[in-house]
Amino acid sequence: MDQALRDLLQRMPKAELHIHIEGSLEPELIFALAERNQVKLDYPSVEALRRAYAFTDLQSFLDIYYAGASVLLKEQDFYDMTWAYLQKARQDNVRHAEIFFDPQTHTDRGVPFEIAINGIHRALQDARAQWGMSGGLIMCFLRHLSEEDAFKTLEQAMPHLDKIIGVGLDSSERGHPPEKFARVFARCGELGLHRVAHAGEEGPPEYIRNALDILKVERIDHGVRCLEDPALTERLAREGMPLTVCPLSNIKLRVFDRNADHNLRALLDAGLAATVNSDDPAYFGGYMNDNFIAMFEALPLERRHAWQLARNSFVAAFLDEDKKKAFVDEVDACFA
Ligand code: HPA
Ligand SMILES: [Zn+2]
Repeated sequence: MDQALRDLLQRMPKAELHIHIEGSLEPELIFALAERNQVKLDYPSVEALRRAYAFTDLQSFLDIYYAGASVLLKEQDFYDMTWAYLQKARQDNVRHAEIFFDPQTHTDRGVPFEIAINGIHRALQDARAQWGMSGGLIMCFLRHLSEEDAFKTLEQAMPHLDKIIGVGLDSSERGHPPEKFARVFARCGELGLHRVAHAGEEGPPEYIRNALDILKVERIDHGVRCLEDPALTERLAREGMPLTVCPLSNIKLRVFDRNADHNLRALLDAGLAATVNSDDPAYFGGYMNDNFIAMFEALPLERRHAWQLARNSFVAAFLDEDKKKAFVDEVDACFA
């Protein structure tokens, strides 16, 4: 890739729409928080922990990811984690970030819902006040738990709905299809929350279809397996349904073997509204621009694709039309 394209990838304005904030917890911060909170870790050092990041599939990652989150106890811990992510995002010229968090990962350990949400929300407010970075919080339900548990989580969220723009569905995909959460997503729709779901990362195209038809989602998180089903691909393209693709995640979790095998270019060629995102950057080897650069180095992607991806990220964001247009104009100006 030439230097001009690399510079453009770095400096183009972009939105991040698929980042699990607990997945931004770097090993150094895990150790610092463990010490601050007197939490015992199963790993003797930062290096030993990093060495354990050799994943074979989604579940092998989730086991370590939930263990890493065990050091988060106080509101300040959630603030520090989020602030560290926002600083990285700012360096990558992320102008708007829609951040997932997993309340059940914390409430199930006895950490109150409000401790987690207030710490994360305060960091987002500070980024807005200090840098003009915009953002929002998307509360994810853990799909390996029951729909009843999801309803309990929604109940806890009720006093905080002003801090949440939407709900999502994450954790172990296979065996936990979207329809398991039909009723809780319907309720979230009545509450005026945006709806997204992980689908078609490890799960089959049918999960993507059911996320659309049953959960009424407005974006598909990952969705890369859609290409196995031409009729579904055609539908996603026709509806302009955004896919929040996470390239380095897909490589680390063995959805594709190598960067050069990723289907990002094929998704764009199929007319899909793909975006690039980091998923769990502390675990998968990179933040936003690392993901862009890895794909542009490995695949036949050009300047026009960078423009398309930056544009798609704002079009797919949960922003009002005026704000979207202002960001899209900024993207166009960057490529003029
Ligand atoms: O990539 C992911 N997939 C499903 N659940 C997750 N929770 C954090 N990251 C992920
Ligand atoms: Zn994800």
